[in-house]
Amino acid sequence: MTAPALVSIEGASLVRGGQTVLSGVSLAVRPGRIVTIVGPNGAGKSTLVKVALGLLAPDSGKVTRAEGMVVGYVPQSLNVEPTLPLSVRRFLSMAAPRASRPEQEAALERVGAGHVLGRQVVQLSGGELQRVMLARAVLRRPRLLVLDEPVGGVDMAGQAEIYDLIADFARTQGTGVLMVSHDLHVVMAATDEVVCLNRHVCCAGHPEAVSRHPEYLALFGARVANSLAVYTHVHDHQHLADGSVGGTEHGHGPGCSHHG
Ligand SMILES: Nc1ncnc2c1ncn2[C@@H]1O[C@H](COP(=O)(O)OP(=O)(O)OP(=O)(O)O)[C@@H](O)[C@H]1O
Repeated sequence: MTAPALVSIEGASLVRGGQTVLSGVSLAVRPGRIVTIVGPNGAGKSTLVKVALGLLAPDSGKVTRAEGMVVGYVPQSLNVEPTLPLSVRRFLSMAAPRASRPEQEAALERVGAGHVLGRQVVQLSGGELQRVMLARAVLRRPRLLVLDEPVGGVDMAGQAEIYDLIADFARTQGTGVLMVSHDLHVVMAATDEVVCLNRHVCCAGHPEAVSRHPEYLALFGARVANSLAVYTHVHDHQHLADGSVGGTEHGHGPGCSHHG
């Protein structure tokens, strides 16, 4: 039986400044599942995240969240008043007052930012701040983790590390994850479901199926999409010298549309 959704959005539409930002958008995040929203700039990704969080109400459609659910949210950016003294320790305590200092230290260690606990938030680099914001969200022990471009400003090696951490969190804690990302290469591998958004849902489903969908190809270009298909393909068959394929048995995901 499928677990009930932590958050579910059904047919949400939203108009802002005379333009349709979201049109009939639906998605659901279940415990332990990672749903990733991809789409070009201005596609409505951040808006959709805010609708999921209840920060914005859609003009029509329905949003349902599990009752009393703790949510950890990592916004796309954070505006810290430069004159306001705010240490990382205090910043973490504000979101998770019950977390002890060793817990704070452990959370920062896990995201590769163990060295910044005593620093001021305004002194952090972009990548360090992203890591601290992830630690802060995780310290709340959320049932749902919502991440708007969680690796913005993080270096390449750090990006894979952070996605691994997010996936580990979903698998071991049963946390549902809703995230926005432009990092299609990495995300495809660490995602259960992709929602390709361009104000409406162009296509959605298993990453491999989405990467082959005509609307996805039209949005992101065949070159990028093909490299993703290769990246995510479980290549456990052999190409024989005569050009034929041997040992073609391999696992198919639920949305996998090819055969053989
Ligand atoms: N309050 C508002 N008034 C007018 N337009 C708005 C408002 N909020 C959002 N928009 C418009 O809605 C569109 C979607 O914005 P949103 O920030 O959700 O996109 P996004 O997919 O997250 O973009 P990016 O990848 O650039 O972060 C944009 O064109 C934006 O200008």
